[in-house]
Amino acid sequence: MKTLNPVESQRWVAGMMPLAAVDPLSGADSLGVPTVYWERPLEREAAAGWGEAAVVEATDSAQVPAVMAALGALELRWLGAPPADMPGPWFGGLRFGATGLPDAGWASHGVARWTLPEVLVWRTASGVAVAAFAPEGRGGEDAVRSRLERVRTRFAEGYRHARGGAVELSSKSSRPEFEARVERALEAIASGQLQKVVLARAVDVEGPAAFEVVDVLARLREQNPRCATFLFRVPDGTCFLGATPETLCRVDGRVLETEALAGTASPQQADGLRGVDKEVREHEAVVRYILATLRSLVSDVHADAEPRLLTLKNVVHLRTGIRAELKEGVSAAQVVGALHPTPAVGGTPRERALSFLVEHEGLDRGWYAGPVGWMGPGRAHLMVALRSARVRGARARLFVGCGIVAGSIAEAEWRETEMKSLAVLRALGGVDVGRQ
Ligand SMILES: C=C(O[C@@H]1C=C(C(=O)O)C=C[C@H]1O)C(=O)O
Repeated sequence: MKTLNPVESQRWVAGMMPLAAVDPLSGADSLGVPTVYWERPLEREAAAGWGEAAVVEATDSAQVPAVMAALGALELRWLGAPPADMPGPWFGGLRFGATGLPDAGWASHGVARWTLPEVLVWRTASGVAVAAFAPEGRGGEDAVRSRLERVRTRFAEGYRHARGGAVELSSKSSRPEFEARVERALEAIASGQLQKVVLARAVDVEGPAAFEVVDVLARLREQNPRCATFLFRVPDGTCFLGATPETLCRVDGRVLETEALAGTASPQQADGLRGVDKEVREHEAVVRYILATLRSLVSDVHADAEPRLLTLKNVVHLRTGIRAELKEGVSAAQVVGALHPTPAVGGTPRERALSFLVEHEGLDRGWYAGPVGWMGPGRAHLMVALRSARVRGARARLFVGCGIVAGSIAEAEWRETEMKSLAVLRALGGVDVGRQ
């Protein structure tokens, strides 16, 4: 495990103040592209962080539990009363898992990477607030005050709409290769080795000039109000961003919320979705897994009796909401460790499906389909990083996947991943997506 900007025993001083602003993203005009961004428009939850007061990284997967535990050990001394509704203050995520084909483009995001920003601006119940963080010790309080002041005097007051017109994107992805992988998965299912496996593919996109990340975020949140729009930018400029509909877990004290999100149709076919046997089986595999996995961690659990439809701009999903009470002492980090990866992004049986992916998917998912979000004392929200892309300069690598079960048809699965790619493609600015 690596802690950047380490301080003796991880002690921090923090301060906060209200800000005359309506939109955390509007700070990008004076402070530049945020280091981290998080917004769930329908919940009126939004947060943007700039700078890195501290970063905790895992360089191999064995370190992930220690990293997650380190986040919980953060000691913050507030100058004045602590805010009640601040998300974070740690923002970050984890890789999906092992890969058979490492991609150097993911190196700087690491196996796990969590950032305590120098300044965090978030939407409160009554407006917008800013917090600043600095290491405890000589000059710490002054650093907090001057960071708050710098933000207060420079923060734009309006709403940050997306700017710029459509740009032409070129994109590349191999359909025959993906369909051959689906056939291979169907063979493994027919032989009884697997019941379900979620296969993903990459779409490589290039724009005419470097992508304007703030405009991409502005479009993602405007076009996907039911999703969480997120950004995690590392110092070499590589960004991982997207707008995902799937919560892995939200923890507030002992209250846990999670969901099964699996089974997909186009908006035109939404009405029949609950009657499509293949989609229902795909969905039920996820519900069963979550309930079985939570059993040892919760004292009381309640799942919706029937899946409902979650209607997004380009696709409709089956969703079963699950709420539970955590047993005394169970942390959000333990819940993440137990649940991820669910069969919504891995498969069943879990270990065999994951080995199948390492061997046959031919892709380094990196942070795609991994847990991303925020963690703080007693509270956390982790989403599954779907409908996402790694963006650097004028190039982006999008990731899309779909669940394969007995009865899946390769061509239909290809179309499903095409629909899923639209959320990010549109946000990157492409209306005419020229295929190569
Ligand atoms: C894997 C993805 O989505 C997942 C797979 C789904 C499915 O196969 O029906 C639906 C929602 C997600 O759980 C993706 O968007 O890349």
